[in-house]
Amino acid sequence: MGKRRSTCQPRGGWNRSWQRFWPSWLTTPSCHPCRPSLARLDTFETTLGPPAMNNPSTAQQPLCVHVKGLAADYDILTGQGLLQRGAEHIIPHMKGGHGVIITDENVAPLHLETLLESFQAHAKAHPKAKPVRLDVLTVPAGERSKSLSRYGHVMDSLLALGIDRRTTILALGGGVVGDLAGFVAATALRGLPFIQLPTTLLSQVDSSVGGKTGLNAAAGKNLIGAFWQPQLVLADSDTLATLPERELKAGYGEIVKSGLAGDKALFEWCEANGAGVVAGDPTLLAEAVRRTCTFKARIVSADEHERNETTGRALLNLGHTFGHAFETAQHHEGALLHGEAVALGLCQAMALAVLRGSATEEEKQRVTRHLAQTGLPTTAQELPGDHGAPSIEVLLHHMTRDKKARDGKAAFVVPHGLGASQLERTVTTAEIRQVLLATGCA
Ligand SMILES: NC(=O)c1ccc[n+]([C@@H]2O[C@H](COP(=O)([O-])OP(=O)(O)OC[C@H]3O[C@@H](n4cnc5c(N)ncnc54)[C@H](O)[C@@H]3O)[C@@H](O)[C@H]2O)c1
Ligand SMILES: O=C(O)C(=O)C[C@@H](O)[C@H](O)[C@H](O)COP(=O)(O)O
Ligand SMILES: [Zn+2]
Repeated sequence: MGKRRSTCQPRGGWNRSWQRFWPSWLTTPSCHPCRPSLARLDTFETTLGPPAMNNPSTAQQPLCVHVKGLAADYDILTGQGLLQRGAEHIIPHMKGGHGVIITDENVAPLHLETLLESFQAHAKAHPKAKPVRLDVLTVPAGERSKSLSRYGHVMDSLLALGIDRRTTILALGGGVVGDLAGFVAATALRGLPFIQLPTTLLSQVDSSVGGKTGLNAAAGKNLIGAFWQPQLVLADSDTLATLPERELKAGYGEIVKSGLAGDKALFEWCEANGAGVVAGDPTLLAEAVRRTCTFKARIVSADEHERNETTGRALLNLGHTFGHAFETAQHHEGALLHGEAVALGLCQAMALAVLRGSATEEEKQRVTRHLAQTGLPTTAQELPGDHGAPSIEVLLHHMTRDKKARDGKAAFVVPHGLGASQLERTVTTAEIRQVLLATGCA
């Protein structure tokens, strides 16, 4: 396993660190120095050729999960070395000879070179192939990049590249990059081909799959967005080796969510293996990604656009009416990670279920104990951030703005035991208050 970083802060100045990532094979790139208001842009050229999937020296077969739906019909490939062989997987999905990689300033120095070098290797192996031009737009790391202003900067930079409808957008990064780049892909020229290259545990098990893309608004989390399915998800497990431990744990929160929402065997697997997953065991991480993607692919394939009112895709929102309210109360600044907010939200959803008689106190304690053991917050007092726990009134307000709300009334995915759940619209304000009080809010 590679060296795990304890912080997400980029190391060194941008220009200095970036120069290391201009491999000698690149044709002279036109690099624009980082401008504060624009996404960073770099341009590379390589060649477009046939896939090298059958080359025995490079073909370590990845695991494949398929997503099916109306607009969705694509593979999720998971395994090691996928970025290293990125071009051979990506090129067959590129309609034209132009791709734009959208990434962030933490991920670029760690994993961009590997991806770019795969195009170089591919070009060398197919010297007569049509050239591929790759541009790179780099955004600041963190939740703040899921904003209308950052979207505007990225869109301006993208349009300035002279894109056309065959330009492929490649999201290299976590859920923030994926949601932002996906929304850019959905809206630029009314829709561009899109490929997800997730590099966090959260994005490999959840956000890269299913086509939800979007931005945060002052009024709430992900309130601006579109369903826009990728053509391919390439989840390289090697990238998880550089992920900070806190981010790994946050991603684990979504795995537990998936188990509780609709896959009891996954929840039980988590109880048995969660400690190893959050410790970064590569075999367990790979198994967690495979199991969770299989579950999500099934749910999304059956209800791609979240139309099923009670038992469809909405179940993936378990813990999110609570969690999103906490994130919104912290103004989406990223002090509280999404997966941490979800973990607290799961405890609150279990408390709500006990109150409404659909889960037992023992089941609630089982979930809370497991999340606490894996280092995730289970009460509002444990939440990171300078603002302290938000007030109950503020949280109640944000819950009524959630996308699932109707006529100003919040909706909640309520667990029914462990491994089953249902969207419910009859939860009273008194019940929510009681749950918030019991989990450390005032
Ligand atoms: N679209 C969906 O279905 C969906 C599902 C779940 C969550 N989300 C969204 O995803 C976002 C959270 O995603 P996230 O947890 O991936 O956060 P993120 O994208 O902010 O990534 C977390 C941090 O890790 C860094 N990072 C990424 N990959 C790395 C690597 N391999 N090594 C080292 N550092 C790395 C990033 O720069 C960032 O600082 C939230 O905005 C959430 O709303 C969307
Ligand atoms: O894919 C889905 O559907 C989910 O609900 C997955 C969630 O983990 C994710 O956080 C999603 O963005 C939340 O749903 P939203 O519709 O409120 O954005
Ligand atoms: Zn989520």
